[in-house]
Amino acid sequence: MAAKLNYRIEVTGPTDGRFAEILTPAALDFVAKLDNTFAGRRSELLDERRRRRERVQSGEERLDFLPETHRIRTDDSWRIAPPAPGLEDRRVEITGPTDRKMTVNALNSGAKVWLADFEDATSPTWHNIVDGQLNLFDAIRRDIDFTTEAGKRYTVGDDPATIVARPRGWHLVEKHIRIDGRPVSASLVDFGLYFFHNARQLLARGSGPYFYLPKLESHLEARLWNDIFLLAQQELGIPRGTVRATVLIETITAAFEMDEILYELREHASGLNAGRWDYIFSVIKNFSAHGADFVLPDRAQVTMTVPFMRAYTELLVRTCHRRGAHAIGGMAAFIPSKDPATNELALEKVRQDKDREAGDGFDGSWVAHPGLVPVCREVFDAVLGGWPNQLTRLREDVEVSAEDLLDVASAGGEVTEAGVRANIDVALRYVDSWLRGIGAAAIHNLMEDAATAEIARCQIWQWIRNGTKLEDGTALTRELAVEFLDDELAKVRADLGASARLDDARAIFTETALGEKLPSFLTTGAYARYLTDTIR
Ligand SMILES: CC(=O)SCCNC(=O)CCNC(=O)[C@H](O)C(C)(C)COP(=O)(O)OP(=O)(O)OC[C@H]1O[C@@H](n2cnc3c(N)ncnc32)[C@H](O)[C@@H]1OP(=O)(O)O
Ligand SMILES: O=CC(=O)O
Ligand SMILES: [Mg+2]
Repeated sequence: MAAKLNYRIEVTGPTDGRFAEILTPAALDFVAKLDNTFAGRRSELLDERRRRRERVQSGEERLDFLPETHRIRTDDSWRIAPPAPGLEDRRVEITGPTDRKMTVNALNSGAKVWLADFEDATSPTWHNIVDGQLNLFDAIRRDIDFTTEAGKRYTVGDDPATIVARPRGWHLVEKHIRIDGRPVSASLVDFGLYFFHNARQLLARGSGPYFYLPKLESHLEARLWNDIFLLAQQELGIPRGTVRATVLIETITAAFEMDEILYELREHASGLNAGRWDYIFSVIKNFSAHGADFVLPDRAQVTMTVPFMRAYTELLVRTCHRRGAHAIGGMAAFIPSKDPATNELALEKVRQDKDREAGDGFDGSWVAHPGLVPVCREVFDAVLGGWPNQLTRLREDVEVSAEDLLDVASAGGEVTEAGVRANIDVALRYVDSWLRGIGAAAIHNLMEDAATAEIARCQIWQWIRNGTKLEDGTALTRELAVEFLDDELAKVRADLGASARLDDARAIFTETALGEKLPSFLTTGAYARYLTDTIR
């Protein structure tokens, strides 16, 4: 570790009990060093995100493949690093929050990889963030077994999934850690603490420090991550090229820069993932005021087979395999149910989704629940045969133009009153859950998380903004949306009871779906206002 720099580190959240094992002076120093080196670039890139979105929203810029990186896209000679130990075969990946029980269950789920999530599936309370780090710390050291008060034993088995941690995105801060009075980037906190405590342990155990990188909007953000990896490896004396990162292509702007993102990270890259929910959110957000051709129908009708979504996923597979990178599929929202008929339908829906992905050349895919691991495995086993992946399927037949990626109208479909009400209902229920510290929730038999909630509130904003007509010809106005909101709120209140945080959920919904301007993220304002260190 380099000599201590001259900065003031304050931790304003609780540090008692075992939290002190994570928040050690050396670990905080490491985070502070990352922050000190990279905070300026992060904030410039966030400014550039904002400027670019304004240009796209106003029609001044039409998204396209970048002329200045043409050489990188057309140069056939470069490849990313070979797969690291534990990441050769990624046919089934389970995702989920990092609480203790879910950690053990995910490791034992039979999936090849566990995406240990500090992003979409985690409500970033101080407790969740530090406790999550602690659970990962223990899991990596195989010291996480426990027994519940009811006597149920949780113990990690012999063939646990490879851990790939997903830090929070660049847009978020961790306000419980301040350096020279400023809250630190949440990405650097999650990455830094995990890397500092675990990188050497993971290497000693034949694995490595592996990451999923969420919500990137450009290759320059990938370059920033690469520089962070270089510094982190150097600081801990770990060989350059040890880190592996899988980047989520989940913004419309990143879809135009897949090659460039892999190129920036090439020493540390291991693949791209088709993060469909944030991708849909990003499409709505960027084109929210672009008129009827960019208005998406009811969420349930925006499937992965509508042409503009298919174009994005096929381009992802083609780009990855040309560069030796794994292409990982996304999350079907259907989850197992105790009702046999609903369960059968959910399994069938997931099977169809994984069938499409495996057929298109993906090397593996995501599931949200241990009960879905077998179906995903079966589908990929059938396609992969004895191989660990299908990197050799180059998909040279795929040709995707900027027009294909931007052909939002190809989704077709309609906006219905039921669809509007469903978005309001899900947004209220999800935000209530998030405010109570639960970042992924089963709502009406679907997995909902931060990304799907963003879609719900953004669609309402877009439909109002465009005066979108419902099935009976009525235009959705703000007044009508408020009427539906009052109605749905009453129903949700009757269902969830008095302990729910529905007044706060209503306030957040009103601000992020019904305001004059469309806020970039639901979570940033809600975090600053509501997720204080008192929430455990
Ligand atoms: C857009 C995106 O980014 S997708 C990725 C982010 N989203 C996610 O990761 C969602 C992950 N999934 C989940 O959080 C959960 O599956 C939910 C909230 C959707 C449903 O959870 P529950 O209602 O608890 O499901 P259910 O009651 O059927 O769980 C049964 C068991 O499976 C476990 N389980 C369920 N999902 C998971 C998971 N993803 N990882 C590990 N264990 C899990 C539960 O802990 C429970 O364990 P137990 O029997 O020991 O008590
Ligand atoms: O992170 C995944 C997504 O779909 O969003
Ligand atoms: Mg996402």
